[in-house]
Amino acid sequence: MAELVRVETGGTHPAGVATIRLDRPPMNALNTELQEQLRAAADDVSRDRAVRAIVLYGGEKVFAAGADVKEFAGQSHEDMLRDAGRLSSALSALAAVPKPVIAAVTGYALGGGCELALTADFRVSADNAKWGQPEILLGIIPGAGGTQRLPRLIGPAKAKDLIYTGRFVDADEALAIGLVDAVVPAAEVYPTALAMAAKFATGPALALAAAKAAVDGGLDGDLGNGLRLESHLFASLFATEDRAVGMRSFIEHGPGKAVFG
Ligand SMILES: CCCCCCCCCCCCC[C@H](O)CC(=O)SCCNC(=O)CCNC(=O)[C@H](O)C(C)(C)COP(=O)(O)OP(=O)(O)OC[C@H]1O[C@@H](n2cnc3c(N)ncnc32)[C@H](O)[C@@H]1OP(=O)(O)O
Repeated sequence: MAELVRVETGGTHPAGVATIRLDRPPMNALNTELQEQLRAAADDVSRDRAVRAIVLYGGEKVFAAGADVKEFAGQSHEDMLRDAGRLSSALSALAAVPKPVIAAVTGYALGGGCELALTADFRVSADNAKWGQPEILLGIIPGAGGTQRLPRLIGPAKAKDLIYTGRFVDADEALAIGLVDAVVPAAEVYPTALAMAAKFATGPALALAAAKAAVDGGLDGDLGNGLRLESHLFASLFATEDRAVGMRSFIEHGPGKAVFG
């Protein structure tokens, strides 16, 4: 079986940082095998306590040009009735990784590729990258969370613009509409994402996991439910060693000096 997805740690990686690297030239088209390997990689980095932050990366040329249209073209309505939920739940597994995830995007993030990047907490884009949800040009709609995560990130009007038209947006527009968080020269995308991940990797792991759960979990409910979720998670952290370390450090050394295990 070809290795289409690799989890990379150690070597030149900053401590506590893992890279989930897609490797299916020429466009990292997301076929079924890659999707399953990506799900396995998400499980691996979730379980590995040595991994504190993750970079999602497709390589120097492209992030992902979407689902494998050549594989898709051969699938029937019945196939998709069976598989559509699998695709969406697979990406939700990635979105639920209880650690900071940064998508490092070069070349293209289109269709399922954009949806994959939307599962991350942050997106670093190459200045020459193109983003979009061109499914409408194929007579379909985004089917791996794009109609749900995109409006939550950039608002319904801009999300409808991208989904209704299928147009590509360049990095500058993606930054302006809030789709991406940083735009850098292509050669700096991966180092920038690694540096962001390295900072998170030194933070309090349980508090970072709680922060992600509170923000993401609160998005789906009303304010009351979100506040109750926040209160529960806030209180739970008072039982952690990180909380003791953080507050003791503040008292003894002042703000921002804590070193978390
Ligand atoms: C935790 C577990 C996670 C599990 C992962 C699950 C992920 C979800 C995956 C399924 C998602 C389904 C729902 C999704 O919303 C549906 C889609 O994504 S539909 C596809 C959307 N994408 C597109 O429409 C883009 C299509 N491609 C292009 O527009 C262009 O190729 C390009 C990207 C703009 C590049 O153009 P060029 O530079 O001119 O290059 P070429 O066009 O010549 O392409 C080179 C080569 O690559 C092949 N290719 C490109 N894109 C795809 C693709 N999406 N699928 C298959 N193959 C693709 C192209 O055919 C060429 O091949 P060659 O001719 O050289 O053999």
